Amino acid sequence: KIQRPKNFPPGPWPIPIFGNLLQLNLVNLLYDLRKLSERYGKVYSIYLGRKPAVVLNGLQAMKEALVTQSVEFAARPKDHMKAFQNMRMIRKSLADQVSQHKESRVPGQPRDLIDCYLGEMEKRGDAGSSFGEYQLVCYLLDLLFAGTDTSSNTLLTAFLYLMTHPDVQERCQKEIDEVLGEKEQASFEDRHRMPYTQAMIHEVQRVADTAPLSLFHATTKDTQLMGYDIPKGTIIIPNLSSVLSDESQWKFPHEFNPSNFLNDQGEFVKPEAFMPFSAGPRVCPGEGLARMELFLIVVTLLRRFKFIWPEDAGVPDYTPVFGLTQTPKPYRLGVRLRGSGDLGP
Ligand code: HEM
Repeated sequence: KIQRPKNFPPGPWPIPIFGNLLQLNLVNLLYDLRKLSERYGKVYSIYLGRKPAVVLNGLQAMKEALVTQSVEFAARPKDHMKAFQNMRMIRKSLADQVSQHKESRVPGQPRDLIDCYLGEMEKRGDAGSSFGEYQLVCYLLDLLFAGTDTSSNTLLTAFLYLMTHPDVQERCQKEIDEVLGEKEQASFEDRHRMPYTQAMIHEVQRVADTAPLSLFHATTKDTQLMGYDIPKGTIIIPNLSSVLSDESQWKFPHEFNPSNFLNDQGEFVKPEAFMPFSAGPRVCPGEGLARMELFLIVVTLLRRFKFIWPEDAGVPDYTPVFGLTQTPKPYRLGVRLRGSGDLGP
């Protein structure tokens, strides 16, 4: 029988061996987690098999744990480590890629990131350089796992909403045309003069809810949260999804509306509850890169193309497919070059 620690956050009663796993629908986990929060409060517990986990919901609990008590809540669960061990196999295949690139590359004519890095490595030589093959494989691993799915799923969400909200799309295009004028390419700095487009991209990230349960954390020592005792090593599940749609924090929590990020003067503002990258010292280290990618890709494409929901595509389904990262259901995308018949230049 599973013994709940004293003064541990409340939660559904666990059964031997399985804990609460059989009571949770893993296909629609966010719904079940929301229902449990309505019943047990913003901080509650579930058992993943025999392992106790504490689920954090809403802005207040999230801030208190991940920011105010960041040191106590900064570890990663041990099984998270197991996943890293499995990476060895993938690491080997990436190392093979690097070897193949070394054999086939033509200096001065890089085909991709690996070629560029190898070129730079050669240029710098060995003495005191932080460039190295092992380092390159580490970068590739990080980019592959953490940076690809997250950014591409967010972009898929962006175009789904832009196609089905032509008014929002046109307003962004108007702003982009005005700000960029004859300039050849957009730069990340241009965002400061594009409050509406900035608001749209942030709103996309809010509704995309790309990493709904963040990465699990674990407590580094016995600690307390909102009146409960939480022992060292407890798994912490930050339900970021609950913050991104927290009804007490957003003007329009359940609709796609860039006004969530605009004040009365039409200026861009970022509410505290915007935390798709999590918060505190363990916040996503790729946030800067991801924000740059999202801005440059969306602005560059919107400047040149109009995105159209195909007439025969029926009613759009915005419900994402749940997973470690969420993604929209597959959809068809109509694209037309912007020009004489359409808006803008
Ligand atoms: C829209 C895009 C992205 C979203 C929504 C996102 C979200 C997240 C979240 C929620 C976490 C967990 C933070 C925590 O534990 O509290 C995380 C971790 C991480 N992200 Fe991202 N991320 C994105 C893009 C990227 C990119 C582009 C990279 C790198 C190229 C990246 C690299 C990482 C890494 C390496 C970690 C783990 C860090 C650690 O273990 O402490 N992410 N990300």
